[in-house]
Amino acid sequence: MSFTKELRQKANSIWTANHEHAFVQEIGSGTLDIEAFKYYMKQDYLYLIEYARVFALGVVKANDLNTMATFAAYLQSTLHEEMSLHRSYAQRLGITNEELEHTIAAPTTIAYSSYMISEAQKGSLAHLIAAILPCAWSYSEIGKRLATVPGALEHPQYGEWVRMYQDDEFEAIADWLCAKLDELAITLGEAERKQLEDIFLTSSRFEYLFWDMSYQQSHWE
Ligand SMILES: Cc1ncc(C[n+]2csc(CCO)c2C)c(N)n1
Repeated sequence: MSFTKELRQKANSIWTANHEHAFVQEIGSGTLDIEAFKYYMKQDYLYLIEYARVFALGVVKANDLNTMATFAAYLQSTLHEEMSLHRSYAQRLGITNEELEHTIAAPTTIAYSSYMISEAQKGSLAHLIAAILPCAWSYSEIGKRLATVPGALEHPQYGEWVRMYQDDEFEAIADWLCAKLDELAITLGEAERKQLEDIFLTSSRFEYLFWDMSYQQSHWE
């Protein structure tokens, strides 16, 4: 079994909890409270700004030109495609660009994005990928599953979100990150593989906390 398939298996109970989380389920059924969705969009926008920085660090840590170019392309697509969905949603939901960029980050948003950046800075390219892989991979899985829920793709409020994450383009990003991590893991010993597993599990848990924070619309006070 490939290293990333092993990681997926070890994280299975966390990923199942993510699939079953009320926020995800209610995007699928179209019943999610719009205020929770607005909160999520604003926090996610802040998260994506930091995620984009990790792709930039991927350019710095890459060992060959192809890898550099791929991270650069993903940096570009995060800033201009994924984040433009957030901007267009926000506009429709009555959130201004100003408000999007000046939202106060909630504790989980800060913790998760700081964690990714810290692992990416401290570690090798493999550590960096282990930290961001659950984000790309779990959203692709969630998008594909929600796309099979009757009516989810056409829902006037949440359909655009489901259509975006079920797109093969996101699956391709997750697949590329998996292939890269599998390639890097071949030369690593047990201790380093265990570090990568811990990072992958931690980011998977942060994904859960992000859904939960959004469902509860958590604030500092
Ligand atoms: C909390 C949180 N986790 C994951 C994603 C999804 N995501 C983030 S970057 C990326 C790949 C390149 O755009 C994907 C799929 C999100 N939006 N918010």
